[in-house]
Amino acid sequence: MDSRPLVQVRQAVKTYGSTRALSGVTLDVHSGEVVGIVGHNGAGKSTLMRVLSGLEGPDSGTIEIDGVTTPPGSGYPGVRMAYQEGSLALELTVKENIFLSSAGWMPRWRWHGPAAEQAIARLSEIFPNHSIRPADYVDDLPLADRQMVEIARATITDDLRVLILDEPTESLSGGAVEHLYNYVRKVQDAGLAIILVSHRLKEILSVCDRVAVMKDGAVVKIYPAGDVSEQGLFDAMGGEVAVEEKNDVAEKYAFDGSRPVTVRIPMAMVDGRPTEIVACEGEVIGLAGIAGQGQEKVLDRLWHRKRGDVEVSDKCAYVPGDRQRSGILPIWNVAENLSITALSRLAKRGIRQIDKEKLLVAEWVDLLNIRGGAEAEITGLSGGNQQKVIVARAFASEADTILLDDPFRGVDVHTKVELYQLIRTEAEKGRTIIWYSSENSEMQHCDRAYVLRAGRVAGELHGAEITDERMIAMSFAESEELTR
Ligand SMILES: Nc1ncnc2c1ncn2[C@@H]1O[C@H](COP(=O)(O)OP(=O)(O)OP(=O)(O)O)[C@@H](O)[C@H]1O
Repeated sequence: MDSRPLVQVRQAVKTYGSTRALSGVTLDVHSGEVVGIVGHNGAGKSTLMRVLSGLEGPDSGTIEIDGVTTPPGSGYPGVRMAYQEGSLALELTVKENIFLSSAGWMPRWRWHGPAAEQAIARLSEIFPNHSIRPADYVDDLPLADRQMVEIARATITDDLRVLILDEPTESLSGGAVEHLYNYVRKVQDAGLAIILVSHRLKEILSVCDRVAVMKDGAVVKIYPAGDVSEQGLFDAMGGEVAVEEKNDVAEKYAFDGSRPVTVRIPMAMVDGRPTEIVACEGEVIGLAGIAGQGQEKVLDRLWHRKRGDVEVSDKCAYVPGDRQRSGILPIWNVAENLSITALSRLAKRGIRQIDKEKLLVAEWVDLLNIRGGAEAEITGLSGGNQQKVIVARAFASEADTILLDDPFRGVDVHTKVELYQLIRTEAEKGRTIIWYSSENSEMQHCDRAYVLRAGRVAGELHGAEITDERMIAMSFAESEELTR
């Protein structure tokens, strides 16, 4: 490792209005090193990354990257970032996006061919199993594919020295995560400095050389990855809740099947037998399996009810994981975003009850620790805090069925534990929860889980049976129909 750090941050401060997003960060990153950044939602991680990429300058303090202290307009030379919220133009194709971010060195004429070649070469290098085509419109791609393009785009440049990955795996499936980290190790060996921001502490500990813990806008601890455990990181972030034991919840609440059916979705035949997904009042049902096997289509059928072939209550609420496209209402503040679904329930003879609305918002802001508060502009919130508002909006409604489409992307570990408990409490009140998660381990909080494969039901697991091993085994089941 070089003795002189490639990246040197000293006492960096950044404020937005009255919010002190960075309150004096000091950090070094060396060439050939992977440094992890962890911390609660709103701790300042993305702000630090934006400052490091030169997208925004600090109010005070210094940043030096590869000897450069004042970046030119395009940011620090050699520093590229894959953004948490995605930076791709949705209405353009994959190759057009690649061209736009490589305009400095890509030919200005006849660039379609080179841009397409670069896109495919890099996507295939990082994610060998991808099925993305250069002419695909980004808006038509599933979230996981968009994330892959975002990552590939960041690495396509001729002078990469520092690669910043801001929550890169939140929407990737297990296989793609593994491929990404293989690529990270490869470029690390080639001498790049990599900064990895993630809430997935296991991934951080397995990939990084050192881990920096951020709290309230500062780096409060830095550990060699081999010297700290998940619990240690959790504690350093300022944790109050212990990491939950696997299967704890599912075993405690094993379902007896005596309650009324509230949701029924006919599914395709498997081995000559009709199959369906059924949920009862008070049940938490998981839609498991490898990402992209039809789980989101099931939620879409329940939410839009276009074909009239599903049974589900009209009082349905939906929590999207893709908050940029279908989640936040950007011109409204937190309170308005949160209470919109509850207005009619809280109104009295058609007249809004402002006090009740305020109380409801205050309760949710407090319960989920939404940093920024009720009056903040939603777009000024950190990614994880925006996601909490969308979750709160669904649970604050009067819906009796809640559809969760990978809802906790970017939410920090402590809040996730609170949310798992919330789901359980709401189910006990009689709500039905249908939950898709790209994180297999989350399915262990369900009463039952249907494992989907190629749009079909490959199997059903109950309570303590919902383990990683069983879900993976079912995902690769050798049923003739499923392997076709
Ligand atoms: N453009 C902005 N305008 C106003 N406030 C902002 C802006 N960007 C960030 N903030 C505030 O700065 C603080 C730090 O936000 P940041 O996005 O850096 O957190 P984070 O650690 O990345 O969180 P997450 O884990 O949720 O992504 C938050 O309180 C956030 O509301």
